[in-house]
Amino acid sequence: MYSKDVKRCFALLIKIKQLIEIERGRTILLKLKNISKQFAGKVILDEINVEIENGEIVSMLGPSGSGKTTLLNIILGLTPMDSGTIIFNDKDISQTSMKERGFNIVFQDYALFPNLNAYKNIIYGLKNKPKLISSDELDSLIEFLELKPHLLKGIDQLSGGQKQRVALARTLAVKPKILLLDEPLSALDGVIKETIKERIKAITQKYKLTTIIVTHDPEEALTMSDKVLILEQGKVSQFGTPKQIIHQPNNNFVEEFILRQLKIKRDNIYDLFEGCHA
Ligand SMILES: Nc1ncnc2c1ncn2[C@@H]1O[C@H](COP(=O)(O)OP(=O)(O)OP(=O)(O)O)[C@@H](O)[C@H]1O
Repeated sequence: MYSKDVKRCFALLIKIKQLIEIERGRTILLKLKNISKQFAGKVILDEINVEIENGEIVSMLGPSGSGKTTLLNIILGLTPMDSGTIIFNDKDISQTSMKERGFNIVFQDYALFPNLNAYKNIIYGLKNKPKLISSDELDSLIEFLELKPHLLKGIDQLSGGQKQRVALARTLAVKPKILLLDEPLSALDGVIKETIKERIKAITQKYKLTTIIVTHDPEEALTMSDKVLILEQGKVSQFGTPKQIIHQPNNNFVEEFILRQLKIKRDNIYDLFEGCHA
């Protein structure tokens, strides 16, 4: 009798917690459960467990070969996993095809069609579903990404930042359920990099779009994201907010790989600054 009451009490508390989270707009959109993957007998991903909330920007961060792109491709539905479950909106999509998942990716090299101009690239995905986005929405997207003056240009007439924005517009035009970005800033530098960073943050807010970004740059991950997933040799080393990662690194790897890189960057800048005054 007593244990039944305790169970009921717990169930009620869980329900209340869920209701509070829904009220705060915090609902889990994507759950990765025990995801594992091997290539040619080598473990690439080992029991990955992560929960991503609706509207969050999550960066996957780790050194080369740690499994970031493989995990992104598994979420996209491009690479099959060996074991594990993917839950999207409370539905098991582990066996759902890439097309039916409705996620969309901007590849590192943007993968734009060189024979089409910027505008034709942007509307490419709408060929078979023109009603997906109204012309007003499309105009507003083009306006928001400041692409109006570039619409008739060929891809080879665009700068790196403009190509990046065309690739983002093409992906956003088909209204993805989740936006996946593979190293979105790696081909950019300086001011353009900062502008695109701000733009990606603004897009996710404007379109309330859950976004997963692959990067190997700690600064990028910590300044762009709500949460950072740190991978080390196919295992989750830490998953938390940038604040948690900076103030409470889980282990030596996080401390050494992430924080040390940031310290070196900072020291380099300070050295340069002091050098200027010498
Ligand atoms: N199709 C494949 N066949 C065999 N091995 C693969 C395949 N794809 C990836 N790998 C291997 O899996 C490991 C993880 O690769 P992955 O691309 O996921 O790492 P990453 O963290 O994204 O690295 P990077 O930052 O260099 O892109 C690497 O050792 C890679 O060689």
